[in-house]
Amino acid sequence: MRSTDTIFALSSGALPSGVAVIRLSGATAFDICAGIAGRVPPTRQAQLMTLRDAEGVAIDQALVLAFAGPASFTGEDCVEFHLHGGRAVVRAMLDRLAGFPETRHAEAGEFSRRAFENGKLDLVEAEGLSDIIVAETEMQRRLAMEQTSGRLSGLYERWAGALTHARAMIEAELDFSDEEDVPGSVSTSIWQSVDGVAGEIRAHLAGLHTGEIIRDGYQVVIAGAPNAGKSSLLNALAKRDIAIVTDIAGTTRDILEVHLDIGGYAVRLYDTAGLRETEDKVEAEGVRRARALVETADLVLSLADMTGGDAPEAFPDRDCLLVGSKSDLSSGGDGFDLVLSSESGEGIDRLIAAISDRLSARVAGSSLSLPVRARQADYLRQALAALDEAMAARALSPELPSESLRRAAVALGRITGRVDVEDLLDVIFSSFCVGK
Ligand SMILES: Nc1nc2c(ncn2[C@@H]2O[C@H](COP(=O)(O)OP(=O)(O)OP(=O)(O)O)[C@@H](O)[C@H]2O)c(=O)[nH]1
Ligand SMILES: [K+]
Ligand SMILES: [Mg+2]
Repeated sequence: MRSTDTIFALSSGALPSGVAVIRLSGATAFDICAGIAGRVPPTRQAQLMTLRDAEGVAIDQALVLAFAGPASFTGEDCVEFHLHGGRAVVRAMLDRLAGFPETRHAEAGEFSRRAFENGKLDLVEAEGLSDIIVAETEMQRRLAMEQTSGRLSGLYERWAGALTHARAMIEAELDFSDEEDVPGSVSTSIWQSVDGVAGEIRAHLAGLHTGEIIRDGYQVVIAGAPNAGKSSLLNALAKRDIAIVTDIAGTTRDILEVHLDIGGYAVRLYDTAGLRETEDKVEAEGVRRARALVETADLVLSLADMTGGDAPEAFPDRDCLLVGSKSDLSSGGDGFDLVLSSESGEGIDRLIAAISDRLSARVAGSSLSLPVRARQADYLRQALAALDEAMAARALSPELPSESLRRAAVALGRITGRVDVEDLLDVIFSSFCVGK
């Protein structure tokens, strides 16, 4: 495997499709294009060309687009072939491309990795790009756009720049501290700016869970006694028959998950085993898992069957909605936030609105400049710890804070990949799609 090979992959989606885009990138991309299409079209101008196999037999008629490096996605010479999206067409073209020397199929994320290595994207932008591709809801898309747009990277670079400046000023003060004409107040304003950066990083980090809720989904767990109607509710909200429903208490054991889009936000809804003491080993394990999941839920729907007069279980330290079920069979409702029937559909819209309200309250007022990945948060925490050290050491010695400031700036630089992150690249880019 060589990083100088010319690489290719199907970059568009599942086949068959109206059009399939095969992307080619590397030093020999234009030679290969000339070999297959007869010539290279003028760069950045789509031309309809006949693509031929090694014997000169036509494979397909395709739009061909050439981008000369460095003005391309990867920074290398790139060619896009927009073929008809038939499986045999695409296979014939991929086989044809593989037949050229030093050419191979791209690995997951390899186009983006080359773009990163050639300075076309930083790591935050690259991660945002990978999030755009998997975004399913409007808010996931907007969050990903915030990252690919460079706005988030700009924030990290501004902080790193301020810290580097502060360090330079502190070192200058050290060098000139014997001389009379260095104003002592420089140091005061510098430390104010360091403190300001630390405050901004702290506030930014506080948005991590909001970022995770938007990117990974708001976790809503349906919990309650056996036969409360949890699985029926999951099916009603998903509008699909996903969970097994019977009148036997203890039907559900495993955790079931569905993805919903509520008001543009990704919601992960979970059905769980009915909560009760039981001798049954399998069911007891289900109950244990249900309780563990409740512990991490953003919102618990605590469900109770109103026909039996059951009270819903309260989960004191969790955001919780008390929901009365089977309203088609009972006219009760005291002690519940809302009542519904999965059978008749009554109250389901009210529940969706209530989930939406809780979710909005949770993310309300937040900008989309949020950390969304553990990787980003780890470096932010490192930077913050180094800044705290710098500020604590300020009174002790003039040299110590400078080193801590350097480490803080390095930690910030690693978020965007401006500072060496070689060891991380395999991990980051291998999670991308092939063809991206
Ligand atoms: N009439 C009526 N029956 C319901 C409603 N919701 C659930 N049921 C019935 O109640 C019984 C239990 O429903 P499930 O959805 O399996 O309840 P559960 O809470 O998932 O039960 P476990 O998985 O055993 O804990 C089934 O017979 C359902 O048909 C409802 O809104 N109205
Ligand atoms: K049941
Ligand atoms: Mg169930």
